[in-house]
Amino acid sequence: MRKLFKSCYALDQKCYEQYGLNEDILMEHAARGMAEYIKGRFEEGASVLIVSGPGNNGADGIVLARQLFGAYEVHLYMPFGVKSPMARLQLERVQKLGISLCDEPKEADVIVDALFGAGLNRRLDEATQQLLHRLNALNGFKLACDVPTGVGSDGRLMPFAFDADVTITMGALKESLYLDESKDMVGEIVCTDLGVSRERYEDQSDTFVLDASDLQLPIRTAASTHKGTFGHAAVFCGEKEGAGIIAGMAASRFGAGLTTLIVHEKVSQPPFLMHTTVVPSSATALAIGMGLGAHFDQEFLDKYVIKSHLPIVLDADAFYSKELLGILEQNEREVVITPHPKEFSVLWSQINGEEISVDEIQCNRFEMVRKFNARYPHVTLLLKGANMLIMQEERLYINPLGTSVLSKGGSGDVLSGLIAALLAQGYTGLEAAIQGSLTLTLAAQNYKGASYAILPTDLIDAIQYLEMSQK
Ligand SMILES: NC(=O)C1=CN([C@@H]2O[C@H](COP(=O)(O)OP(=O)(O)OC[C@H]3O[C@@H](n4cnc5c(N)ncnc54)[C@H](O)[C@@H]3O)[C@@H](O)[C@H]2O)[C@@H](O)CC1
Ligand SMILES: Nc1ncnc2c1ncn2[C@@H]1O[C@H](COP(=O)(O)OP(=O)(O)O)[C@@H](O)[C@H]1O
Repeated sequence: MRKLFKSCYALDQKCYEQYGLNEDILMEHAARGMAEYIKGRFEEGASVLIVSGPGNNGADGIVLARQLFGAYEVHLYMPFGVKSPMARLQLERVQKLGISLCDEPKEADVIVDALFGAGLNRRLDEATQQLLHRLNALNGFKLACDVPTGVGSDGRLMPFAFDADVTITMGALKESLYLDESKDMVGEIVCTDLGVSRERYEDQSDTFVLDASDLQLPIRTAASTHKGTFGHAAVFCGEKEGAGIIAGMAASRFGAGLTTLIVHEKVSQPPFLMHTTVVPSSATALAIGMGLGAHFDQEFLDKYVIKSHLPIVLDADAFYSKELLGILEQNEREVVITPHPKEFSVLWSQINGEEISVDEIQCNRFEMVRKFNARYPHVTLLLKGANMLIMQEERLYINPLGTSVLSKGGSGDVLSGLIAALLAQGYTGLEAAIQGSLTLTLAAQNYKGASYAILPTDLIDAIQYLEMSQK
């Protein structure tokens, strides 16, 4: 798990004021981070085109040119000249070294984008957009310095960006690199230090990026156990019974000792799942909403869901029910909600009476999750998307490990089942959401079939091998 920051400005200031460093030192290290990455992947003599802008992002690029010059074939292109004092100083230095500027961008083994970084404060003009189109059309390996040009400080594209294979980001990870909109642009994200260790550079943060190493599976260690030791997940099956069945299968696969489908009428469930028309007294967690429709009457929901004290996952159709959303007010209960952006828009309108479009939510994912959390801090919200956001009690976690393999009906039902299984086994809502989400995304990464071919049952099957892939 790594810390995430909205901006690194205050962290740079700490380096100057507390540690006695200066911009020159930080920049030297920023460039060293990029140089080391290039040296690790490309033989000496490879060609490197560095496109530098007028500010300090450009200055990082100029320093990189100096550090690589001699060992690599360096081409430095500076279409907008220099503006910042550091960029001017760095340019004077490379000129003394004998590096001359080239007139236009040209094909190279490595293309480095150091046009604009954290200082981008307005939409790119036509000339810059055209330049980016040219750079993106080049075949070389694409490396972005700090933040790909065109990704704004909130992660939105202005209006599009350098299409990086890797972003070497300076000092600490930034939120802008983790908005869904920028996910295709940033490529792999590598953080380099700026002359002090990451621990000393970073401050306190309430926002974290999850890693595969954060996965903690419900591995069974005790020997004297029985099925009751591992909880009982009760999954509601609604009008579209398949959704509940998928969630139930995932719950059973993820270790719930017993899983029961709560049904209105007989469903064709797999033999290892039980079904009843009432919630069993031994149930230890509930999951409701997947394919629910208007299947159960209000009296039934009131008795078995709303008045229950069991930990609960709310998904899908649950967000259309004002009565079920009353559960958000239940402070003493473990409540996990897993809306995708459209469902979040419905939820928001139900709880606030405020209409907010899916696009607005997607552009402001961090802000929306924080706003929800301010009102319901005890509820664990998992906002689905290319990067899932999970928040409870002012702590926000990002899971960037998902892939487009998951963009298929049923993936979310699997997730609800995974979370229900962990709640049934006694995990807190936050732990269940984090571990369920990690499990879903790592199972998807382990899937060996074609990117378009996965079925929810493949995901459920892949879960059984995660323990081995962890070793
Ligand atoms: N302490 C520091 O200042 C450090 C800075 N570093 C580097 O410096 C970068 C930040 O430098 P700056 O603050 O100078 O910012 P940038 O170099 O990202 O851009 C600032 C310049 O671009 C102009 N600009 C902004 N948006 C524009 C647009 N859409 N079209 C045209 N011009 C635009 C601004 O007016 C300004 O002149 C970081 O991303 C990082 O790469 C690192 O070297 C680490 C230390
Ligand atoms: N491109 C993607 N990258 C990463 N994760 C994705 C992507 N597309 C979908 N997912 C994940 O897959 C799941 C889909 O959930 P959802 O849309 O509710 O599916 P359903 O309701 O059909 O089961 C979510 O957890 C989401 O974060």
